[in-house]
Amino acid sequence: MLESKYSAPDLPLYDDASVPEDDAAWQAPFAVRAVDATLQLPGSKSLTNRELILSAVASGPSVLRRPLHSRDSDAMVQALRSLGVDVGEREGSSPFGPDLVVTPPDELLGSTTIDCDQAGTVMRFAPPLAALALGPTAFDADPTARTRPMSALIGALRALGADIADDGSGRLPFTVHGTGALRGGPVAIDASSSSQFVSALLLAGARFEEGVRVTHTGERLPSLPHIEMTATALAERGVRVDSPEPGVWQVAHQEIAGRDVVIEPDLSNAAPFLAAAVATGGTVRITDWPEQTTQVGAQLRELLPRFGASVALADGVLTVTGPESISGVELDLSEAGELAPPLVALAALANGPSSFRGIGHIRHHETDRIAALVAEINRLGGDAVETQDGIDVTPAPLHGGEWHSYHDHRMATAGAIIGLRVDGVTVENIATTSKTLPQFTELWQRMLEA
Ligand SMILES: O=C(O)C1=C[C@@H](OP(=O)(O)O)[C@@H](O)[C@H](O)C1
Ligand SMILES: C=C(OP(=O)(O)O)C(=O)O
Repeated sequence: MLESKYSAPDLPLYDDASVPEDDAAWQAPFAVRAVDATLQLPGSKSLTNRELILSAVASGPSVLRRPLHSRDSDAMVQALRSLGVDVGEREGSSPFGPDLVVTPPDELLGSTTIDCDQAGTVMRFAPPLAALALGPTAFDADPTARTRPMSALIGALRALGADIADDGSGRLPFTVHGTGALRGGPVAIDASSSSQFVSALLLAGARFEEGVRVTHTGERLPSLPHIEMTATALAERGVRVDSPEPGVWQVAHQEIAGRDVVIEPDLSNAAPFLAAAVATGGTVRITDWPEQTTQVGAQLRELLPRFGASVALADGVLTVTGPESISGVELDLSEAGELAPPLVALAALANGPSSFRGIGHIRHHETDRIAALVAEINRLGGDAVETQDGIDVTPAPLHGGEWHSYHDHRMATAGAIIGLRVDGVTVENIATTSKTLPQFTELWQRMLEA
């Protein structure tokens, strides 16, 4: 085990040096037997970054216990610090890194730059805060993330009174010229390419002078559970989000309370490990699985049985046991697009055809995940085809080869799942998993050696 900047013995912690260099292909371990492992996982990306944003605009200090420490959460911490928010660390009970203590400033300050890295939650959730800050904030991102859609949010913030200078491309980079306050009020937004636009406006909306009333105008709205997560996170800080009709949400101008919150483990990052149980006919148990949660990963309890797995939750441990042979599935993942890569990987190992629908928006994730999954499955001899809003997979014998990750953490872990059953799979740039799960390779190895 390598020393980490968050030094704690025996457990894998976040350290850029703990994963292979970008150009070193990673030999995906082939499972010589069924896995049988119990794993603890780091905190949820979506919950950590929401609680960080809310803590930054709260009326008092907050404590985040057992938060995620990864590139996505580091980018959020850095973004908040550059706006004048005090984010300190203190020893907590997570083996994956310290707790965070967040003290909001009297006034958010701009005259700074924010590097969103690859984090959708930073590039969408931080600009409304920059509009509330005094002075200009220049936003940019990793080159791989500059293509992600931003125009709907830029347009909505302008309609709410923000002054934003951009090149008209509807992408990063751009500069938010904050004046220390934002008018707010009613706004229409097409969030069909990302639910994060709606969450972004709601998270900061209570701090707008007139609050905010968001009306979604697009035909479809993906990832609805993530908007519900936003509403619940606000409710837990005393802010009510009303939804008078589907596609409309409003938040009145009011204070947001500071909070002491325990961050749940990342259930979407549990997916590859649980998929390993399904792929190998083994058993994987994830500890600290919440009974009640707003995380979309909770849907794995209903989704994995569709592949033939059995799933049980008892005493805070989720246990998944795989079938002898994986069934093909027909799934609409419009609510849970984040889970598509591991589930499509399982479909490539199934005994019957599969069809995934409702996931056109995942073309705008870290990469075009529909194109990427189809290309990589077919590269290994599989039979996957793109549809307008999904993927069809027909069983075909797979062979070894290089699985490309497209700078996408979930593409990398999807390659690892296939490598369990297909000898000779290497995954390019496994280090990209540090976006949300820097300990991926260590935990994967630990699962196989248990
Ligand atoms: O709000 C969030 O934390 C997220 C919302 C979803 O985004 P999209 O609505 O763009 O799919 C999800 O896929 C992403 O991983 C996290
Ligand atoms: C889409 C994802 O990330 P982001 O928060 O960057 O949108 C994801 O983690 O699957």
